[in-house]
Amino acid sequence: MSTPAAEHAVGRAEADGIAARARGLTKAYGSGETTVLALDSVDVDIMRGRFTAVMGPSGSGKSTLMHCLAGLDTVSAGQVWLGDTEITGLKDRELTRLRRDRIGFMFQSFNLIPTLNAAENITLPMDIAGQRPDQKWLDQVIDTLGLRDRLKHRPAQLSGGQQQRVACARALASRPELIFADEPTGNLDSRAGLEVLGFLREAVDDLGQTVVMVTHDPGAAAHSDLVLFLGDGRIVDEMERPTAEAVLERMKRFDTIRVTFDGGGAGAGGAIPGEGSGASSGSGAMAPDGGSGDVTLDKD
Ligand SMILES: Nc1ncnc2c1ncn2[C@@H]1O[C@H](COP(=O)(O)OP(=O)(O)OP(=O)(O)O)[C@@H](O)[C@H]1O
Repeated sequence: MSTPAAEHAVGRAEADGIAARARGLTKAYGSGETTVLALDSVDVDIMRGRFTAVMGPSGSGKSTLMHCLAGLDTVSAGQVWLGDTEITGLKDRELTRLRRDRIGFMFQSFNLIPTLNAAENITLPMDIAGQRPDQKWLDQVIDTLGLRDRLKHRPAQLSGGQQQRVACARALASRPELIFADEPTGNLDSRAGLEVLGFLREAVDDLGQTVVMVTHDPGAAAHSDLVLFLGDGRIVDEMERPTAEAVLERMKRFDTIRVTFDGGGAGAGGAIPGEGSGASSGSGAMAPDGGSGDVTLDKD
């Protein structure tokens, strides 16, 4: 099920400007008649220093894409690179180390440790990995996120928005090449949600980070540079410099297609009639799930 691009690609991707890349990325769950094709030959490039949002109907493969790009899940076919390292085929131990060193995760459930204060939560993944934080960078992150006067507070003493900021700081602390954010505003009221989106935007604009965010919210997607639209396991569209209105309009087309053709769900398995082939010329990708603390706390 791989594409010609996947067949021709060898070991290393041209890393220049590209934080993550997939070619012919295919993921099937189950076997026989119960097989679900969650991703169907996806080609995608996530550009460095950009904020990419991933949208699509429920079941379109957003989480699966994120997990495969982040090396949290195996692929059925195709190749994935983080920078110039092909991660498909890496052994678990190598993958764990690579994730720990090069990726930051932000999940809807913040995964903060209740007994640790904010400062300790922020540096925990690095502490576990035996890495010393770059204090100058850490200070910059803490100040950018407005957490300076909250560092001694435990999660229960922080508001939801502040907790999410701590989770954001934790994802940024090791200066990862790539940050995956899964519905990072999902549990927040609109003001706190806007704050977090603003911080992710600043992480890209002011700190030069690369962010990929899965969201269902057109307003959140409007904070990105590029929106990738997934439909039935394929990238069917993309939008540069999105506005909430334009994203909403595009999302409505998924509903129209579903009603017109079968009235059913958008579960993976078939292509959306009249939509693209799944080959994206643009950047980025990935998706959600509830992610668990072990992701953040990867040990070698
Ligand atoms: N572990 C699994 N076993 C079997 N099928 C799965 C598994 N994980 C996902 N799927 C299926 O793969 C397809 C894509 O799922 P995925 O979670 O990636 O979609 P999504 O776009 O993130 O959905 P949502 O917006 O609802 O979170 C769905 O049809 C889903 O049912």
